[in-house]
Amino acid sequence: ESNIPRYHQEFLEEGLIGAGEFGSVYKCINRLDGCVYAIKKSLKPVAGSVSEKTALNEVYAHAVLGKHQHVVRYYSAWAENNHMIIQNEYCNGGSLADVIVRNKMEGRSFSEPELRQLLLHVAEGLRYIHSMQLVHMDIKPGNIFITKEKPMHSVNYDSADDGFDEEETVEEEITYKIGDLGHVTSINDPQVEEGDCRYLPTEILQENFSHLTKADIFALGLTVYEAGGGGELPKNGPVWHEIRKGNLKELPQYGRDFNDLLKSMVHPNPESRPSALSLIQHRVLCPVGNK
Ligand SMILES: Cn1cc(CCO)c2c3c(c(-c4ccccc4Cl)cc21)C(=O)NC3=O
Repeated sequence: ESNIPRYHQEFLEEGLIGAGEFGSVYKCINRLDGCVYAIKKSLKPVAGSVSEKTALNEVYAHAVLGKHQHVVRYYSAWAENNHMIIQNEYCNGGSLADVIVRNKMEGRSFSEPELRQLLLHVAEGLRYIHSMQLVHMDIKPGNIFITKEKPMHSVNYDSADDGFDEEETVEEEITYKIGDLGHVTSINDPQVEEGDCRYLPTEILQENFSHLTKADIFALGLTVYEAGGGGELPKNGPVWHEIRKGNLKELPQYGRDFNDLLKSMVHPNPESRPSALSLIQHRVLCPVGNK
């Protein structure tokens, strides 16, 4: 562990953006490059403990999962005055969990095209993670972060006015990114640390790790279902078991095909759930296919 106080030397701390038993996350500006980063500070785990494995898992996973537009980017990690510190890409749009809470308060919900975009982005991120022979194992709204970008200001030449007229309203581009790689493990040598039980499929509870990629698909299905207004997911009890039997409530504001796709993602048999790749190619998600 270095005893040089790198954190305060290299970063200006703007504010706390999250806190939990995992540690605290701050929005920071790097004094050198002027860019904003999300930095998580957690107590340095006891050497050899499970939490040390998780902490190292997270850094190993980020190191392997270099750059992908649907996976939160990792920049650096170090130990400092008894803390583990990880510096990640800052996503300026909050998490999907924040959006679900706000939608509930405002009585709003995702349109079907918006829900399809969410499903497609996260499926793209999962396809990449699975292609690296890794699985995430904690997909849920709180671990999906949002980046909102206004496209570079485009002015177009409008001959009618003989001059440049500015675009009136420029829609923000939304990108969903998979974050929190603390539960990532290898498909081939799985050391499964169970994720949030609200999104956990039965086979994982039964320690059947033969189709780990489909556990991510199951969790993604429930994540999209919740974003679509399916309501708060239970941690246990009769409704928890109903869902694990494949009985998902219809989401009336979305089409039959979309509801059927979500049902297939939470199928009790992991082999019957679509892979991330087949999701991306699914006609319900391919905008072209919908014409
Ligand atoms: C609570 N919280 C809020 C945010 C900002 C969303 O607008 C956030 C981020 C991250 C993380 C994060 C999660 C897990 C591990 C490390 C980090 Cl930095 C946590 C975040 C992260 O890696 N990138 C973030 O933007």
